Amino acid sequence: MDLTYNLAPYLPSWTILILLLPWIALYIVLLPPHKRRFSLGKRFVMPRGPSGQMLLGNLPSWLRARRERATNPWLAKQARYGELTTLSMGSRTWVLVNTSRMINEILAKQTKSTHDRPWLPIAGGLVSRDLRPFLKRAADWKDGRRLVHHLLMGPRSKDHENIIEDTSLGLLRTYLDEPGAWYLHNYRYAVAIMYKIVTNSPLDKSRSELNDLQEVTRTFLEAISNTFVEFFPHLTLLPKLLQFWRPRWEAVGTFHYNVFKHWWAGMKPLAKRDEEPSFLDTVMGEFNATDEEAMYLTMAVIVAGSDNTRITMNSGIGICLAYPTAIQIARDELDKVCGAISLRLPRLDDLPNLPYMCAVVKEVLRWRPVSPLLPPRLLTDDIEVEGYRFPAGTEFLVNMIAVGRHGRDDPTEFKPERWFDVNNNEERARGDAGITQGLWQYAFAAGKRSCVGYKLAQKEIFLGYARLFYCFNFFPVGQFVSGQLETPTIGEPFPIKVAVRSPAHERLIREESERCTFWGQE
Ligand code: HEM
Repeated sequence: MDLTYNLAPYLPSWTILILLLPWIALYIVLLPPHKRRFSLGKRFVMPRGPSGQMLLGNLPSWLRARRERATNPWLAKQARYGELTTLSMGSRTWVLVNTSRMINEILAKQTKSTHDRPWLPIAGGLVSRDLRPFLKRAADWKDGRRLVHHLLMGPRSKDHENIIEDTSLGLLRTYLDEPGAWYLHNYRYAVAIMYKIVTNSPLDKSRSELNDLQEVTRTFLEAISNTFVEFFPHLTLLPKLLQFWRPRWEAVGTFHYNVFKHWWAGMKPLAKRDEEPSFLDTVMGEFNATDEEAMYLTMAVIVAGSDNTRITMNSGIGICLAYPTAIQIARDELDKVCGAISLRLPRLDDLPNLPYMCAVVKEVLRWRPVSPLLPPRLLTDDIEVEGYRFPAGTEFLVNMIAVGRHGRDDPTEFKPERWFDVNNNEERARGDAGITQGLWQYAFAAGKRSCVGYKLAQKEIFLGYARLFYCFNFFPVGQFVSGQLETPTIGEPFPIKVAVRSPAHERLIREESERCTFWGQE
C-alpha cells in the first residue's frame, strides 16, 4: 500500500500541529500554577477574582496601578471578592489575603507550607544578588533568622529599652535645634537604634550616608513585583544579550552593594570579641558564612529595622495635622502622667498608664500601613483551607489595606478609640486593647516569616510619639492633604512647622539630652 499517497490529504494539519506543539507547550509552561496544573488533570478550587487578559491575566491592571501610584485603591477594590482574591499574574498565582482571620488560617496555622518566598529575578536576583535575607528561600535564611530572632527577642532585648530611651533624647534635641529637618531626624532615630543594637556603638554616619541607605530601600521597593520579568521568570533563560532589562537593574544592585560595602567597612573595626559579644561579633565570628553573606545579613537587619519605623514616625506627625483632636487627647493623657507644669519626659515604663497613646500607635499602623501589600509567601505543598484547594506554587500576599478596613466602622477615618471598643471576645483575649500583643496580625504578619522586630518597633514608635507629642506643636504649612502620607518619599513628606510647646519643655529637653550617648555624630 502506498502510505505517502494516503497521508497526503492530512499532511497540512499534521504540519500545523507539529509547528504549534512547542507554542502550546510554552503556553502551558507560562501559565500560573493554578491554571497549569489544572490543565494537567488536577483540579484546584481557588477563591474568586477578577477576570484578566489571556496569558497576562491581571498583571496589566496591577502594573498600571503601580505606575499611577494608585496601589492602595487598587488593593481596596480587590477585596470585593471576599476574604481571599485570586489573581493570575503572568506565570504567577497571587492570592490576596484580605482579612486578619485568613492571615491566621493560612499564614499562622499553615506556616510550615507558607513560610517560603518565590524567586524574584529582579528584586531578589539582579538587585539583591540573591543575598538579601528578606527574599531568601526558607532553607537559606533559617540560620540567619534564628540569629536575628535571638538578637531582637532574646534575653538581651530588655537592654533595647535603654537604647530607645537614650536615642530618643537625640531625637528631641535635633527637633529643637533643627526643626526644618524633622523627617531626617525620624530616620536617624530609627537607624541609630538599630546601629547601636547591632554594633554596640553609636551611629557615626553623615546625613549623606543615611540618604544613600534610604535610597537603597527606595530602589529595592521600586524593583519588587514591578516589572514584566518579575512575573515571567522564564524570560531569564533567554541569552544574556537579549535580556535588555539587565543593565538597569544590575546598576541598582551595584549601587546597593557599594553602599553596603561602605557601611560594612566602617563597622568591621567595631567588632571586639573580648567584651560581651554584639550581634556584629557573632556574625563575624560564629556565623558560618562568607564575608558578603555576613554583610548582607547585618545590613538587612539595619535596613529592615529603620525604614518601616521612619515611615511610621512620619505618619504619626501627619496625624497631628490631619486629626489634631486625637493628638490633643493623647497629650492630655501624657500631661496627666508626666505633668503639665512640673515636667518630666514620658518613659517606656509609663506604657500601661498611657492606653490612648498605645491606641494611637496601633491606629497609625492600621490607617496607613507601611507596606500596603506584604511580600509574597510561596506555598510549598498543595493545601486545603475551608473548602479551597491551593496548588503548591501559589503565592499568598497580605492585602494590608483590606485587612485594616475589614469589619471596621468608618475604616478610612483615624479613630484610636476603636481599639478600646473591641467587642469581639477573641480579639480581647489576644489583648487587642493593649500594645504588646494583638497587633501582629495587623502590621507585622504571622507565621515563621513574620516581622522579627515587632516588639522593638512597637516600643520605639510608642516612645518616639509620646516624647514628641509631649514636647512639640506641629502646624501645617499651606494646605495639608492626608493622601500625601502615602508617599514613602525620602524628602519632606508634607510641609510642616515644628515649635516647642513652652520654654519649660525646651529646658527639659536641653537638660535631659545632655545624657544622650547613642545619637552619634552627623
Ligand atoms: C513599624 C515598623 C515595622 C513594621 C510595620 C514591620 C513590618 C514587617 C512585615 C510586614 C514584614 C514581612 C513579614 C512577611 O513576609 O509576612 C517584616 C519583616 C521583617 N522585619 Fe519588620 N517591621 C517593622 C519594624 C521592624 C524592625 C524594627 C525590625 C528590626 C530589625 C524588623 C525586622 C524585620 C525582619 C528581619 C524581617 C524579615 C523577616 C523574614 O523574612 O523572615 N522590622 N516586617
